Amino acid sequence: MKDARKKVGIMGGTFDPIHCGHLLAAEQAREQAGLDEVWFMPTYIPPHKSREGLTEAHHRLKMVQLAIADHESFRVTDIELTRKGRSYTYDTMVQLTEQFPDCQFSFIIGGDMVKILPKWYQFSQLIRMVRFIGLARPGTELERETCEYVTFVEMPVWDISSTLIREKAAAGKSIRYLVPDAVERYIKENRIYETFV
Ligand SMILES: Nc1ncnc2c1ncn2[C@@H]1O[C@H](COP(=O)(O)OP(=O)(O)OP(=O)(O)O)[C@@H](O)[C@H]1O
Ligand SMILES: O=C(O)c1ccc[n+]([C@@H]2O[C@H](COP(=O)([O-])O)[C@@H](O)[C@H]2O)c1
Repeated sequence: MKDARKKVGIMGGTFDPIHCGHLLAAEQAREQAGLDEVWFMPTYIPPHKSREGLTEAHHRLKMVQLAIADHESFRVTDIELTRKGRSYTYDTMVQLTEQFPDCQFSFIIGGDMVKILPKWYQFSQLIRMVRFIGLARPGTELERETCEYVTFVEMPVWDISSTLIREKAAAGKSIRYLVPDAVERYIKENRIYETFV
């Protein structure tokens, strides 16, 4: 029998700031994996990253809201920001599956992340609860064959990161087309990345 639940892909990230690579990835995952919606989910404290000077949560959330405003199937959830503490995906997925029984969740991750997935908190329970959608370079056959809990979708490689955006913004260089216009304006108006951290 066909599963009637809504297919939702969660795109988790620090989003400091959200950039066009995230949006491209989410859109490719949405289409290729046949998702009804993608929910962007900013982390409160990223589990495996220690970065001094993480931008305040309300700014990171606002930039995500601005970036996705014109996409009819993109949403944002502040579940991890509200919960606070370290944002372990397992804890979040337990909460989300309880709160939204009419949704079938998968979790979208960059291809580079697939290797370190087994190190994630409560990994064996997590993969029983949620499928992963891995963004792979076209032609990465090896990964496809070796990972039973990840469905790979192809994504044109775009070497852009939030670190690059922070670096450029702090140096007064252009970030146009690397982030959506509204995000660029927000960064300037609120003087968010004036020093590089
Ligand atoms: N250019 C990109 N193409 C595809 N996926 C990406 C890209 N940049 C980030 N991602 C993926 O988006 C998710 C969230 O990433 P995150 O918010 O940490 O951004 P980031 O650009 O990697 O940040 P930072 O440079 O601060 O480490 C991760 O799964 C990551 O692998
Ligand atoms: O739960 C974990 O152990 C875990 C370890 C590393 C990353 N994650 C999640 O993966 C998403 C992307 O992480 P990051 O560090 O690239 O921003 C984000 O939602 C994190 O909470 C989760």
